[in-house]
Amino acid sequence: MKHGGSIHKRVMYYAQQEKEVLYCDLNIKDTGYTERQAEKSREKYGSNLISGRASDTIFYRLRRAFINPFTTVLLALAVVSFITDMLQVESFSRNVTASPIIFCMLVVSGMIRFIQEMKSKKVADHLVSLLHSTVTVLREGKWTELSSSELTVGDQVRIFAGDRIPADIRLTKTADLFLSQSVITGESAVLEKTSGKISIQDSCTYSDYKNIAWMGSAVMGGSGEGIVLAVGPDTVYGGFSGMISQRKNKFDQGAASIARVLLRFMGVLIPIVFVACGLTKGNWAAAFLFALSVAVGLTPEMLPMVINACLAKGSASMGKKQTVVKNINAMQGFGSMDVLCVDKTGTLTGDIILLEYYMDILGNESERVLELSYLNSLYHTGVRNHLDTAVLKYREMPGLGEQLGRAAEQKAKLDEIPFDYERKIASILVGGEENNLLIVKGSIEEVCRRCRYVEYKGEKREKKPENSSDVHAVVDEILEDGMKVLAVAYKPVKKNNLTKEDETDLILIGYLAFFDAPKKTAADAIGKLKALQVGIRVLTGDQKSVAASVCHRLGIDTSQILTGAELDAMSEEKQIMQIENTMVFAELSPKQKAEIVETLQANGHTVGYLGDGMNDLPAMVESDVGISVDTAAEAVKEGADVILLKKDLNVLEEGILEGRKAFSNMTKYIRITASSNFGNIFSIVIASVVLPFLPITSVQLLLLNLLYDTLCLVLPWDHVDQDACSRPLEWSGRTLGRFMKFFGPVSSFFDVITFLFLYFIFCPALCGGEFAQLTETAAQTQFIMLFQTGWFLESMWTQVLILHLLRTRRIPMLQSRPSGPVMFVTTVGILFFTVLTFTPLGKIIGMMAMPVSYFGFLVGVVILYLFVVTVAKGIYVRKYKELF
Ligand SMILES: Nc1ncnc2c1ncn2[C@@H]1O[C@H](COP(=O)(O)OP(=O)(O)OP(=O)(O)O)[C@@H](O)[C@H]1O
Ligand SMILES: [Mg+2]
Repeated sequence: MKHGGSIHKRVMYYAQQEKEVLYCDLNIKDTGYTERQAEKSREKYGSNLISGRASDTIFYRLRRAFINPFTTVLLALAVVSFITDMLQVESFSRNVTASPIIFCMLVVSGMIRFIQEMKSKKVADHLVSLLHSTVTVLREGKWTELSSSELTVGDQVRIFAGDRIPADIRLTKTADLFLSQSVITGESAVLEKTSGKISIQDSCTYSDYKNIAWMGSAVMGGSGEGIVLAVGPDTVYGGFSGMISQRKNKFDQGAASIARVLLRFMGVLIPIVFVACGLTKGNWAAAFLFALSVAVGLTPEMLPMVINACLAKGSASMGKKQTVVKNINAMQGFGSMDVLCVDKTGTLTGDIILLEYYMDILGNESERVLELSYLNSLYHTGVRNHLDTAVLKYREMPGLGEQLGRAAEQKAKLDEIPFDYERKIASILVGGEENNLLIVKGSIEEVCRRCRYVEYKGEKREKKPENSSDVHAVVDEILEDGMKVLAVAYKPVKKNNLTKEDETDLILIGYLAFFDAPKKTAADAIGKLKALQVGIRVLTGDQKSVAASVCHRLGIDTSQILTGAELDAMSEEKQIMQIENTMVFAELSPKQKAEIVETLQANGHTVGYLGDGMNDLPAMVESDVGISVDTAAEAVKEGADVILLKKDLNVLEEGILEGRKAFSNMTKYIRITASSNFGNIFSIVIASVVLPFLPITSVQLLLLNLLYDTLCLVLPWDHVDQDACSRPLEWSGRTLGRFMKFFGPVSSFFDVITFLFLYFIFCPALCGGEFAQLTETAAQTQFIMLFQTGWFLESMWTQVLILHLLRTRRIPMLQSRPSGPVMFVTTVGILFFTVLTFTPLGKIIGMMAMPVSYFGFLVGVVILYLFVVTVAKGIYVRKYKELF
């Protein structure tokens, strides 16, 4: 059982009152609320939204774009430089424009972030708008369909089988209303709800609230009406859902842990930079600002945004391929999913099921069996399913149709216990001349277990255990052909209503056999998924022999098939082993489906679950990526993370590829940034310890950071090599560390070469001597500016280059081209910042035009760098068999 949600006081109070009190207190008329009343109530009790969407306002996004560590440090720099400019009038001419420039950087970086965020939001909103659940509400005297988010306390709503309860509701009218509260209690049992008042003790569980329908519950059968008592976060479900979404946030957690690693790393090194600069340069204020800039420059502050953009981009491309991603955090699961659990009907077999045979217990065609099944299906108010639809199709048959119609006229419905996946049977009570008739249809085993007699040619006989093998002989043959078989039984009763105790001592009368053919495309799709290294597991509630037949024909390994009962009989250790090695599971209850998913996860798999039935819901919620289809019941769609517009494994294959692309771009960003930061901070520590001046000014550092961040923002739009998508992508900090330690020092090595060259050869040559020997301030200033510009250029060039080098396993440009936007931003970035050093603007931030000879050196360094990193990459890939 999950904890966290608490029952609202209002719900508790009105559960114990007659409904008239409720009508009176909330001023509800027979015509329901007026729009004005609803508006007022919404102001008073809030909206029916759960995800705490407050964080999604434009204002919030603006604030997040402009107020962050990066902009704060920039602002501090702007203020400090403005004050020093004012005070130090002699350097006024040189520095007066530094603060406006910093201010411009601030605006530019904020705008980039903001635009990016809005783009992601637009994509997410669009996708969510595709899937909006509606509710039937009484407003202004009319029953209307409204979006469930418009619901408010006091609204009168109607619910039907297959619906998901949209709020916490006090029921006022019920007709065989059965709910599954599995989303809240984790139990898959189905409960009947009523509309009378109840009395509550302290020990009451959610199930004891018989007249309350909890938000998020699924309507398994029947219908009802009720008054909304609590909406949005006030509901029990609202209290849970925060936790539910948190659970699916593995990637965010991973990303945060990486950020923490980097921050811890900086926490050690930044103080060293500060102290070293302070001691060697003597200016503690400048040292502090510099250390602060280093900290900001190296913080992976774009991390959340790049991740968001990657996910949004990925879900947008999936949207184009008939896959709607509802929960954007489930995208990571798509990238790393290595096991896909599927149900049978509709996924492996066709969407349309046909009733092929209706027969008595020895296999002869029997219209009486058809008639009883027809009544059962007709009066069944449970969630519509393929089997009932197939039975009802017979009313269109000439001749037979009229006969069935007459039977329905003569026998009216009295009561029912709808189908649920625990009992696996559906019971209907109809009126008759002498006796009322209980008609039961359902899984062979469950029906036969409840039968005491068999009927053959109108003759009732005691069912003997020794005869049961004969009975099965008839069915087994059909099952082996992959047909779905239901048993039909009946019993005359004298009552007018049903309880589960009535479902005993039944008379078995015959069977229904449905043709449920394997899909032609399924075998192909399974092959493709195999090629993508995603293992398929079939989890069905259907019979073992049917599952065996269908799976065998599709080329799924059926050498071992486990049934739910067999699993339950095993010890826990054995279960873990067996589940890992079995491809097909049959005769499962919804709970067992969820348990199998759980075990697979515990075995280290990232598990996807594709299903469309109410019985798939618990497993779907448990899995890393819950996938359903557009045609599934509302409650199931609500529980899924991803909705396929077509139930086809081929659609899923494309979705997985898109997911991996998005995932790959995210990993790329994290790895490259982490290793590049690692290298940079290393170089800066070395430089600030040994140099008598700062290796780079704060503003320059931040400018470099701005360029790199802008670059990273186009990464989500980068191409991904095909081989990078050929297997599930593992997300682990362990390999990140090794990546950082491998490539970071490589770039540090080239930084140090540049330092040495600038300090001992290049600058002395131009300034007329080594730094220590220079006495004039002007010459010293020139030396420093040359050095800083030199390093700025080298650092920028290599940082951009590393992006091109490490984004692919292959040779950049030649074997693997980046996408247009990446190419554009990198080229323009390099050009712009190189040209900047020649302009007056560059001068303002302490840079100067470098002589052409330096660019000669730079090109040499870059070529060498390119060569070394390529070799290093080769070694890395050979050693670890992967780059990302
Ligand atoms: N409408 C119904 N009336 C009576 N019995 C039913 C009905 N629907 C299903 N059953 C019984 O419940 C069993 C399990 O249902 P079902 O086959 O739909 O399970 P499932 O796990 O959804 O299967 P699949 O993997 O094919 O989707 C069936 O084999 C059948 O015996
Ligand atoms: Mg199903």
